[in-house]
Amino acid sequence: MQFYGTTPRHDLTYSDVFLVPSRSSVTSRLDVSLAPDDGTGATIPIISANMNSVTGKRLAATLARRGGLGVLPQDMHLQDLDDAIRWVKDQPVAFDTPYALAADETVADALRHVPAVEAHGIVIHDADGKYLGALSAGQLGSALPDARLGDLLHGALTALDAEDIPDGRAAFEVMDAAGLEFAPVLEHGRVVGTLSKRSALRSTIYQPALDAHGRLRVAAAVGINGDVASKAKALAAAGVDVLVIDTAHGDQDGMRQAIRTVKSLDLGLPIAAGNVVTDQAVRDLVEAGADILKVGVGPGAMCTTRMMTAVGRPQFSAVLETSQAARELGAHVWADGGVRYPRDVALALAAGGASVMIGSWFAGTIEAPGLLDADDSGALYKESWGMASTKAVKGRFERLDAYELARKTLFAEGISSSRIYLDPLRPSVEDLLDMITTGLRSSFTYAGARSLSEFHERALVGIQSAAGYEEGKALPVSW
Ligand SMILES: NC(=O)C1=CN([C@@H]2O[C@H](COP(=O)(O)OP(=O)(O)OC[C@H]3O[C@@H](n4cnc5c(N)ncnc54)[C@H](OP(=O)(O)O)[C@@H]3O)[C@@H](O)[C@H]2O)C=CC1
Ligand SMILES: Nc1nc2c(ncn2[C@@H]2O[C@H](COP(=O)(O)O)[C@@H](O)[C@H]2O)c(=O)[nH]1
Ligand SMILES: [K+]
Repeated sequence: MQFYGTTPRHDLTYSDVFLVPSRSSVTSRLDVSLAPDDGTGATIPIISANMNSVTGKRLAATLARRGGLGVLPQDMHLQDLDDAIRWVKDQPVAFDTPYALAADETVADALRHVPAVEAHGIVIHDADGKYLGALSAGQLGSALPDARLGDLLHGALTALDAEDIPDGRAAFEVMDAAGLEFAPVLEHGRVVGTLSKRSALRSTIYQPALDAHGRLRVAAAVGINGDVASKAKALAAAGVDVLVIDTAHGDQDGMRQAIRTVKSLDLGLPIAAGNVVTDQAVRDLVEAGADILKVGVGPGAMCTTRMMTAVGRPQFSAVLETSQAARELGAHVWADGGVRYPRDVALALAAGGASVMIGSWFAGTIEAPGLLDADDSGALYKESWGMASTKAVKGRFERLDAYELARKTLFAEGISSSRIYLDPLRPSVEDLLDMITTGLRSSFTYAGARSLSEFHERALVGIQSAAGYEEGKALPVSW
């Protein structure tokens, strides 16, 4: 990356900078590879944050199916983490994971999982788990909220046979011809997934992130306290693909020790560690054994660290400096936090990031953990909270005695409760991925880059005024 015009004397964040178009020989946005080179096996540079309100098993599986990577949070109990990793490994690669509900559940129950929008739906089973039928989310939207799902089965959808849809294009064409937006996929009468026309199309564009056994990849986080070695070994035994060692202040002795401990286990898994924002911290953590540095202190949407402590660093400069240091050492950077628009992802990659970690933006999606709620106007949202908030600290240390717990909660550096609204046009994390990756493909071609390494090399970054940033926004109404 090079600065256009002058090299700045102060730190910059994403809104301070823009990408300058360069001469390009890339003739199509589909000729671009977005694959990161950080050894994680991801095929798009998008990672979901290890936050309880962001990455659960369903979001992790959905992301991996499209080539990204979900990091399950360290606050989950070990048994739940083990279950979640094994569950992700069990999910279909070519089809979507069904929302399965029992026949005696109601329409209102189903609508807490899946909103009444096109391209989504549920499958219904009896008490023994036998498949009874499927309904589109649109059908749910027009039924009475207290109707039992089993009573709506007379209008159940046509199912697809897995044998009839050898690939995404065939599936799209079969569904298009049958006028289906959503359908269950059966194999010998058993549900093996669901499909929408949109997901059939996606499967022809994205490459899933798969392990050596052809199963979806997933990462998980550990903190720096407690028995780090046992936890890391247990996660590896469950089949985790990447280990993330995470604490607020990654540039501390406790972190270096935790990395050495995990490294010495020789689990054969990439180790990501953070969070840090300086080249010195990168050197120290790589020396301890980290392969990937998680970079960002204070940019997160749920994060109050900068206002509480004044500590942090504007994120664009943090990613730029740490990526340069990491590259010299053969390590990589994940740019973590502060991403609100596709442009921020492009700029994080231009600064040298191998991948970009997104938290709160993904919290407002169908696939994020937790059920959907509606506000007084009917707008749908999910609750989100920071991992250093009083709420998260209370959950993390629930087993401590009351005095120790009270001491820990004194140090909150995050928001305990916020509503993240679903974008009515993009309610699924996959809709957000489409938006981000199409933006990225276009950014790459504006820079004349066919790959992430070419983008790192060729990106030309200018510095803009607040008015320059404002000018870039679209105008929703006339002036
Ligand atoms: N990226 C960011 O800007 C930030 C992210 N977070 C996220 O919140 C989650 C919780 O992290 P964390 O609070 O580190 O909890 P952890 O449970 O991981 O423990 C932190 C450990 O580090 C010690 N420590 C020393 N200095 C600090 C410091 N300045 N801040 C926090 N701990 C310190 C703590 O000791 P003691 O309690 O005795 O001080 C404790 O032993 C993580 O997911 C983290 O990524 C949190 C803040 C900032
Ligand atoms: N200081 C805090 N940082 C937090 C907290 N919870 C999460 N985080 C960090 O934010 C990113 C995600 O950023 P986002 O802008 O995409 O939401 C996450 O990965 C953490 O590094 C918190 O309570 N305090
Ligand atoms: K912030």
